[in-house]
Amino acid sequence: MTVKKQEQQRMDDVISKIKIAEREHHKEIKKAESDTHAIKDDFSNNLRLKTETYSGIFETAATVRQQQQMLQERENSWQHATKRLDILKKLEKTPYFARIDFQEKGEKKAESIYIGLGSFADRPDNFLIYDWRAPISSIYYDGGIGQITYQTPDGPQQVDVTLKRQFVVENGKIKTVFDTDEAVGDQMLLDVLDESSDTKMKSIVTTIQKEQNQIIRETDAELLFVQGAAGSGKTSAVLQRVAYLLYRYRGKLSSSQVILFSPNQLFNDYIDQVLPELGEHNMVQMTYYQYAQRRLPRIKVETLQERFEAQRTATQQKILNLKNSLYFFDAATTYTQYLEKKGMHFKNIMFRGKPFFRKEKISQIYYNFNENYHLRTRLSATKERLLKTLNRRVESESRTEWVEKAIQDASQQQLNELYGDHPRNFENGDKEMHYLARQLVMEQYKKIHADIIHTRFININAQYVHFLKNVPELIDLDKYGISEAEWKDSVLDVIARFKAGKMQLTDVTPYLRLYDRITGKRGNTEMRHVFIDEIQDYTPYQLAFLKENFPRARFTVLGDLNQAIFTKMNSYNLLEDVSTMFPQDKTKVVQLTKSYRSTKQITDFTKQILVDGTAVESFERRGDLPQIMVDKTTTALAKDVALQVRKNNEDKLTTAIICKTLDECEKLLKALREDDVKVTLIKTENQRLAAGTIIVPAFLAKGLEFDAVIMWNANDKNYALESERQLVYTICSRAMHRLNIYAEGRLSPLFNQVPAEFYQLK
Ligand SMILES: Nc1ncnc2c1ncn2[C@@H]1O[C@H](COP(=O)(O)OP(=O)(O)OP(=O)(O)O)[C@@H](O)[C@H]1O
Repeated sequence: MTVKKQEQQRMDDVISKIKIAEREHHKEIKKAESDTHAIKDDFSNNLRLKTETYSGIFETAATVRQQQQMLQERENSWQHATKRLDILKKLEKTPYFARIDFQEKGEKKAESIYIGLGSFADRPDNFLIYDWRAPISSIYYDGGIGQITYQTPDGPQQVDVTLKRQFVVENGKIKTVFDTDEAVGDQMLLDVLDESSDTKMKSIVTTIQKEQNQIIRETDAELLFVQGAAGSGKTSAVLQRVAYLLYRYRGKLSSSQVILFSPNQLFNDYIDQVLPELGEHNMVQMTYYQYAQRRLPRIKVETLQERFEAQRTATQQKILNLKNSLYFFDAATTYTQYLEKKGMHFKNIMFRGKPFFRKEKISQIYYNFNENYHLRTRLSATKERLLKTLNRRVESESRTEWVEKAIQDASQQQLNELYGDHPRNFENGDKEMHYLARQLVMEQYKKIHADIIHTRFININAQYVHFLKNVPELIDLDKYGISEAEWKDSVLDVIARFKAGKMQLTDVTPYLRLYDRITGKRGNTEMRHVFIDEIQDYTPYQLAFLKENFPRARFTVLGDLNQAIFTKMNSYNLLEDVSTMFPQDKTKVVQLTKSYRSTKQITDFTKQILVDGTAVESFERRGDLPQIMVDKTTTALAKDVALQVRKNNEDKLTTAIICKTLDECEKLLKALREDDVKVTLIKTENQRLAAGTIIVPAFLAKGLEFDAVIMWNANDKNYALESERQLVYTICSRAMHRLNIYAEGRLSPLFNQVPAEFYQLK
C-alpha cells in the first residue's frame, strides 16, 4: 500500500470518529436547549411572588437565584458544546495537516502525532489529533529531523524526530503527502503563497515559520517588539499569537481581554476572519482614532486623510514632533503635579442664566484641602463639598413661601410625580409637606446636580491652553529649534481650532491625558494583552498613553520602520522610546527579514527603494519584473492602465490601483469608467474591501495586499521629497504577483537608486 493510501485510511478512521463526537455534541446542545425551556416554563408557572413579608421576599429571591444558576449552567454547557462542535466541523474537513514521528529521551518506543486546528481524542488521553498550539506541536514548526528541544510548562524537553510529513487535505481527502527534513517545507509554503489574494486574510497555521513561531509562543516578555519587513508575516503571526494565548491561558484569558489597535477600519475588516477560522472569538479591535474620538463626541478630530494630506511648514513639523515626544509627555506630568498647588481652570455652574457656584468659589474649595490631597481626591472632595452646599440650599429653599405655594397649586399628576416611588405613609402632614418641597426644589436644581456629578465645572479647553502656554517654562524650546514666538503662534492655532470645534490628532492624546489626570481616571486593569499593528505610525506620546491606560497588559507591538507613512523619519527613534517604558529584561525584540508576500522580483525591486534595505530578504517565488511606464500625459497613461487592468483580469489577478491622494483617485476613476473599466473606489476606511479591481488612496492601503498593484502617477511632482520614500515603499510592497508603476512626465527621483536590472521600462 502506498503511503498516501495508508494515511488516507487513518484519516477516514479519524473522520468517522469525529462524526460520532459531533452527534454527541448535537445531543448535548439539544438537551441544554430543552432543559433551558423546561426551567423557564417551570419558573413562570410555579413562581409565586411573595412580597408581603420579609421571609416571603427572601424566599422569592432565593428561588429566583436558584433558577438563574440553573439557567447559567445550561447556558455554559450549551456554549461549550457549540464551540466544540464548531471545531469538530472544521476538523471533519481537514482533520490535520502534519504528522511527526519522534522518540522522547529515555523512552523505548517511538511515537507518532498528528497536528491539526484543534485537539481530538476518542477516549481520555488517546489523542488522535493534537492542537497546533500544544507544546509538543512546536517541534513541527521549529526544526527539521533529528534532535529538537521544545518548551513545555515544566521546562525544555528533548526529542529525536525521525519523520516529518505534511498533508494537503481537501474535504477529508488527502491531495498531497510529502515528507520533509526542513522546519516547514518550502514546497508547501510555495503552494500557499502562489494562491491569489482575497478580500479577507487567511490563517497561516499550516506553514508557520520558525521565527514566526517564536513570536507566537512568547510568554515571558512584557514588551514584544516585532520589526519586520513588508510582507514578512507580522500581522499573520500576531493573529496566530492571539489564538495561541487564548489556548495557553484558557479559562484565565478571554478574547475580551485582548485588544488590537489596527491602522484603519478597512484593515480591521480584512483580518476579522482569521481568528474565527482558527476556532476562536475575535479580540477587541479598534483604531487609535476610534479609541480617542469616541471620548470626544463634540470635537471634530482631524481625519486620517487630513492628517496624511496636510502640508506643513518646517516649523509646524518641529512643533508637531515635540508634541508627539516623550519629553512632552513628561512635561505634562510635571504640569499636572503643579496643578495640585494652583492653576486649575474652572467654569461657573450656572442656573437660569446666572452663576450658581462661581468658578472662584469652586477654586477656593479645591485649593483649600491640605497638600495630602492629590488631583483625584481633591476633585472628588470638591464635588462632595459642592453637593453638600447644594443640599443645604435645597433645604433652605424648600422652606420658602414660593415653594409652599407651588405645592398647594400643584395638580394631582404633578404631586404624583413628586412622590415618585416613596411610600406615602408619612408620620404627619408637616413631614409630607417637607418631603414634597424638597423634591420640588431638587427637580429645579437637577441640572446643577448633574453638572457637579459629571464634573462639568472643569474647563478642560482652557486648561489645555494654559498648559500649552506654560510649556516654555517646562521645556527648553531652543533645544528643539523652536522660538517662543513660534510656539505662541502654535498655541493661537490650537485656540482657533477649539473655537471652530476642531482638534489636530497631535493634540488629542495630551488633551485626553490631561483630563484623565485631573479627574484621576484609572486605567483599564482588565485588559491583559495589547497588540499594536503598524506601530511606526504611532507617536511616542500615544504609546505612553496606551501604556498608562492598560497598566496590567503585556504589549506586543509590530511594525516596519520603513513604512512610516505618517510619522516618517521620526519613527526610527521609536524603538528606543518604547523600550524606555518597559523593564529591559522584560523586553524582547524580534526581527523578521524574509518577505513572503511578494515574488522575488518584486521584493528585490522594493528593497532597492529603501535607503538601507539590507534587512529585507526575498522568498524564492518567481514572477515578472516590475514594469515602469513614463508618458507625457495622464490621458495616455490612463489608457494603458485600462489595458493593464484587463490583462490582469485575464490572468485572474485582482488589481489595486494605488494613488497618492483621494483627489487623484477620483480623477482616475472617471477616466477609467469612460474607458469602460469596472472599478470600485475605496474612499473611506469605513467601506468594505470590494472584490474586483479597486482604486484606493495610499493612506488606506496600509497592511493590505493585492495580486497586482498599479502605482498611479509616481512622478517627480507627486513624490518629490526624501520623506516620501517610505510611502513609495509601502505602496509597492502591497503587490503579491505583479507590479506596474506609471508616471506622467518624469519618474520620481526616489527610484533613481534602483539598478536597471530590477525592472523593465515599458
Ligand atoms: N508562514 C507563512 N505561511 C504562509 N503565508 C505566510 C506566512 N507568513 C506570511 N505569509 C503571507 O505573507 C503575506 C504577508 O503577511 P502579513 O500581511 O502578515 O505581513 P506583514 O508583515 O504584516 O506585512 P506589512 O507590514 O507589509 O503589512 C500574507 O499573504 C501572509 O498570508
